[in-house]
Amino acid sequence: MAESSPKVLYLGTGNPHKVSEFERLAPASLSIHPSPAPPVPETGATFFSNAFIKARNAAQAFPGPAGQIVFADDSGLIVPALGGEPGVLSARYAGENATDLENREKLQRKMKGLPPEERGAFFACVLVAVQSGSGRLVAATAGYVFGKIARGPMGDGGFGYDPLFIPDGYHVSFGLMAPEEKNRISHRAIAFRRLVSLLALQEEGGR
Ligand SMILES: O=c1nc[nH]c2c1ncn2[C@H]1C[C@H](O)[C@@H](COP(=O)(O)OP(=O)(O)OP(=O)(O)O)O1
Ligand SMILES: [Mg+2]
Repeated sequence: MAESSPKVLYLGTGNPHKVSEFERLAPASLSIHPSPAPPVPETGATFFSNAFIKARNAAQAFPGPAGQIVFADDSGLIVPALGGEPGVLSARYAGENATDLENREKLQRKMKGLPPEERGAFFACVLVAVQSGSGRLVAATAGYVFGKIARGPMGDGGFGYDPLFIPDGYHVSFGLMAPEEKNRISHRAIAFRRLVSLLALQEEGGR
């Protein structure tokens, strides 16, 4: 059997933190190439829809040969006690161009005084992979991590809501964890491992 050449996955995102998480998650045989694409309005009602929009957008802007795999991530935090907020609007919770800090402060305001049993939350990550050029759907996966919202920020590592999220089984937030520790259990890590195995399976099965 011929040696397989290193595989490349192109990633359409404007978030450098996501890029570095995927780079650390990727097995040695796989390299992640951030694919510069102009930002696209995330108008979908679901994580899947927005991930598909972003992946297709990056696929259209793709400069290389057709038939490469381009993927995108749409993710967010869900708080059941807030009716699912901030949900798909996580990045825009405090307004269209809100910073991570403004979004975290809004979440803290909304959760002020809530008892422990109402502080449960989970992160969701949906990854959609498409073909470059055509934008045809190739694969989609999801990952979740369950935990709770801290009463105040803990640490300043990571991005987004990391300083406020304490995963189940831990006493520290994602904001206090080393990147490889977060990568062992995160929603993004789970979704990405599933994507990698799904793509590998598809390769063996056909073509
Ligand atoms: O691991 C995470 N740790 C902390 N916060 C997180 C995480 N994963 C998603 N989040 C939050 C950040 C942002 O408020 C929203 C993602 O929004 P989302 O549109 O998917 O990403 P983004 O705008 O930063 O980059 P892009 O759309 O270009 O991929 O959820
Ligand atoms: Mg976004």
